[in-house]
Amino acid sequence: MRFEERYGEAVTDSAGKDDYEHHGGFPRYTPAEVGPEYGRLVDALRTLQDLAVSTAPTPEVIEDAAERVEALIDLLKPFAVPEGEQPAGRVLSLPGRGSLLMLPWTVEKFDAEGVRSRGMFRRYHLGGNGAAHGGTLPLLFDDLFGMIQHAYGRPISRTAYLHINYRKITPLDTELVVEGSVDKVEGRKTFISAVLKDREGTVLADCEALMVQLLKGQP
Ligand SMILES: CCCCCCCC/C=C\CCCCCCCC(=O)SCCNC(=O)CCNC(=O)[C@H](O)C(C)(C)COP(=O)(O)OP(=O)(O)OC[C@H]1O[C@@H](n2cnc3c(N)ncnc32)[C@H](O)[C@@H]1OP(=O)(O)O
Repeated sequence: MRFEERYGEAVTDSAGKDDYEHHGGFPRYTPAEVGPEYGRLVDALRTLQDLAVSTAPTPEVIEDAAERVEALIDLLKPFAVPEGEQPAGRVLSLPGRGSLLMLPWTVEKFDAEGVRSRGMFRRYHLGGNGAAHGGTLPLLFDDLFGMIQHAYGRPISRTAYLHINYRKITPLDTELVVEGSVDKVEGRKTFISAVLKDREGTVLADCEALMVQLLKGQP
């Protein structure tokens, strides 16, 4: 089943019928319906992020850019909404579900057997000497693990620990694939692992984590 069908169905169907209290104090997340202009905006903002960390403009251009960004802030500010109501993070068809925080990766497999996602680290994610920043890999894995436990049918859980082995340098601007699955479930505990590889199948990093099901009312 396609990610959007499975994911959307899982989230919306259970959201209506479930006693959501046993998902802790989490808001109810539903997929967002947006037009193509939303993907266009997120894509442009990602490119802006890349440029913000990779350009050295003249003072005049910096001033001009600051004014334009401030104008954009003024434009968007009146539309602030509470958590769960913004499209960001809830547009299943967009890279990173349309959230600028998430890596711009696209899910291509999403079921109880596991989740696989494909994408690139970009200039925005640079650590040093052409490699992805080490802190961006836990973000990739942690978000993947949230999806894995959800696809497996586990209730809302939080990461108790996440262990990464950095095996090789993770390059920028290179298509990579990450895939993981649930290893075992013990009561509230879900143990999950995943591997990040390049197109040749070389392992760049592997990761295992414990996610603990939230108790009633737990944040
Ligand atoms: C349509 C739109 C789509 C929407 C999007 C959907 C996405 C996918 C689906 C869903 C979305 C939501 C998904 C969220 C995912 C977020 C993931 C994160 O990054 S969360 C942030 C980082 N993590 C924290 O901030 C946790 C902070 N820590 C805690 O809150 C607690 O420590 C917690 C809940 C993890 C455990 O605390 P306790 O008091 O409830 O439970 P205790 O008794 O300590 O532990 C339970 C068992 O786990 C073991 N345990 C706990 N921590 C451990 C550790 N660090 N190492 C080993 N064992 C540990 C314990 O030993 C115990 O095991 P024994 O039952 O005795 O066998």
